[in-house]
Parts: sequence; structure tokens; C-alpha cells
Amino acid sequence: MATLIDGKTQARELRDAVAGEVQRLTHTQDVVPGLAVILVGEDPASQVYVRRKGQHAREVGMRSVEHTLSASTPQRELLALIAELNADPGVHGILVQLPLPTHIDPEAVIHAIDPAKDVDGFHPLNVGSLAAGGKGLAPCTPLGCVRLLASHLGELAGRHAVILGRSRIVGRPLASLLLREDCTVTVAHSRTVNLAKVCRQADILVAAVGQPGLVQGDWVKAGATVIDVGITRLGDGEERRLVGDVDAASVSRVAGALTPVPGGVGPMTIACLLHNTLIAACRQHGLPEPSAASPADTSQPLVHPHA
Ligand SMILES: Nc1nc2c(c(=O)[nH]1)N[C@@H](CN(C=O)c1ccc(C(=O)N[C@@H](CCC(=O)O)C(=O)O)cc1)CN2
Ligand SMILES: [Mg+2]
Repeated sequence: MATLIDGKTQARELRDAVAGEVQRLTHTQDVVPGLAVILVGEDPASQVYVRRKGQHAREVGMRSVEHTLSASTPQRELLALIAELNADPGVHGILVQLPLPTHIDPEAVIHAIDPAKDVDGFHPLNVGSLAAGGKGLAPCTPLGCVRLLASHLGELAGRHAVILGRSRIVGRPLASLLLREDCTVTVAHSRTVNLAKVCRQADILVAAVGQPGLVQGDWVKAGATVIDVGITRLGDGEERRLVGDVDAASVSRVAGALTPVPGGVGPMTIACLLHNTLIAACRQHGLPEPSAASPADTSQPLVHPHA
């Protein structure tokens, strides 16, 4: 049976490491990293994630500012709030929780965030920097995937990674991050011919399409490491459950290791957000960065204590 890669524990370890760095910054530099999170509307899942981001930010010693706006907030009001936060020297990281109500253009919102404070890594300047192999802020879910992979596999260089899904939030930035680790990267998607055959070539298989149970055991090479990014809510009440893109029952008989849903990539997303906020604060104050920018650098204890 496949080893389960425990994202919950690793996320806690990363938060603890970030907390140590925050304490050091606060005491030696008088800098308290500040994170501002904006929620527009009342989507229940988004409310949970935003609450958790604020709570975890405070737990690691950061200043946390939460702005909750009604679902009917005009776009110009949201842009005005972002402009205020851009100008606030006590705020080092800004994020707007997605999805947004349909009358708001997410592109306009993402463009409005100061790229230096864009801790989601969604601004085109950060997207471009990552694609070019530079040092811009990278998106949190792909960063979490690379940390989990490096913790389990150590060196990633030379491995063939197949990423299922080409979204802006996961698939594309993850391809850039894995290229940075010298993986051979294939991005597969809904138009890929013979998807199962492509997936069977992977040493590392990442499923990020939002289709429950898509990846079956016979799509996986024996011993491969499988990362399940999908989180779909099925059922109601007592029957309510979260399922990933991977059919865990069949895949765990073939794979070498697998991330669970829940408790895999999800918790790493918020821990990586805190790490990005710490990096952003250091950069804004011209201070050396806390350990390696690369999540797969095993030489630094902040990065992944398991490796
Ligand atoms: N501005 C952003 N919006 C969204 C992002 C993002 O990174 N930035 N990602 C997702 C939501 N998300 C964080 O915002 C997120 C999703 C899931 C989890 C998580 O811990 N999941 C748990 C299950 C939690 C549950 O019970 O619902 C798990 O997988 O174990 C954290 C953060 C979309 N929007
Ligand atoms: Mg996620």
C-alpha cells in the first residue's frame, strides 16, 4: 500500500518554523509581518478559509487584518480598499479570496495588488517572473505541492512529472516550479490524447482538475508519487464528504506514495501563504530572506524538516 504523505503535520511544522522567523524579525528588526485578507460575499467555504488564514497568521505572530465586504460591493470600492492596503507600510501581504462575485472582474482586482505584496502570486508580474525562472512570489498551492514532493522524495531533478490540469492557480505555476527543480514536466489537460497512457509515464503525478475520482489505479506507474490537489464537496448533512481527483482505493494499491484529501495539499496552501508573507515582509524591508526561496532546498531547516 502507498505511504500517505501527511500534509497536516508538515503544514504545522512549516507554520512553527515561520513563527520562529517572525519572532526573530520582530525582536531583532522591529518588523511585524502583516497580512491583509479580503473576502467579498458569503461563500461558506471561503469564509472558513479566510477565518483560518487570519487565525494562523495571528498564531505565528503576524498582524492580521481581515476585511469582509458584502456580496454587492461595487468593484471600485474593492479597488479603493486595495489601494489603501498597497499604501499601508504595516501590511506586507494582500490577498483577495477567490472566487469573487460575478460582477467583479478578478483580472482587474489581481492587477490592482502591489506585486511586492501579492502573496497569492497571481499578479502578472509574479506569474511572468516565475515562468522566466525568477524570484517573484509563487502561488501557495503549487508551493505546497513541491514541499510535499521534496519531503517524500528528496531530490526531484530528472524525475518525470505529469501535471493533470493547466489552471492559472495550480497547473501552470506548478509546471514552472517543477522545471526550477529540474524535473521533466508534462502538462496534460482535457484535450490530451490518451490521458491514461501519459499519466502512466509519470514518476510524479499531480491531479488538479476538480473531477472527483478521475485518476484510477491503472493510470499510475508502480511506485509513483501521487499528489491530489482536487477538493470537491459531495453530499449533504451526515453524508457530506470531501473527495479528491484521485480514486484513493485503487491508486493506493499501485502508487508508492499519495496525499490524502482532506489533510494533504489543502493545509499546505495556508502554511505557504504565511511563508510568502514572511518573504514579502523581508523583501519590503531590505532584509535577508528567511532560508531558501526554493521549497525543495533540503539544506535549510525552515523548508522541510522531514527531508
Ligand atoms: N485568493 C485565493 N483564493 C483561493 C485559493 C488561494 O490560494 N488564494 N485557494 C483555494 C482555497 N484555499 C485557500 O484560499 C484553500 C483550500 C483548501 C484548504 C484546506 O485546508 N483544505 C482542507 C479541507 C478543508 C475543509 O474541510 O473544507 C484539506 O484539504 O485538508 C485551504 C485553503 C481557492 N481560493
Ligand atoms: Mg488547494
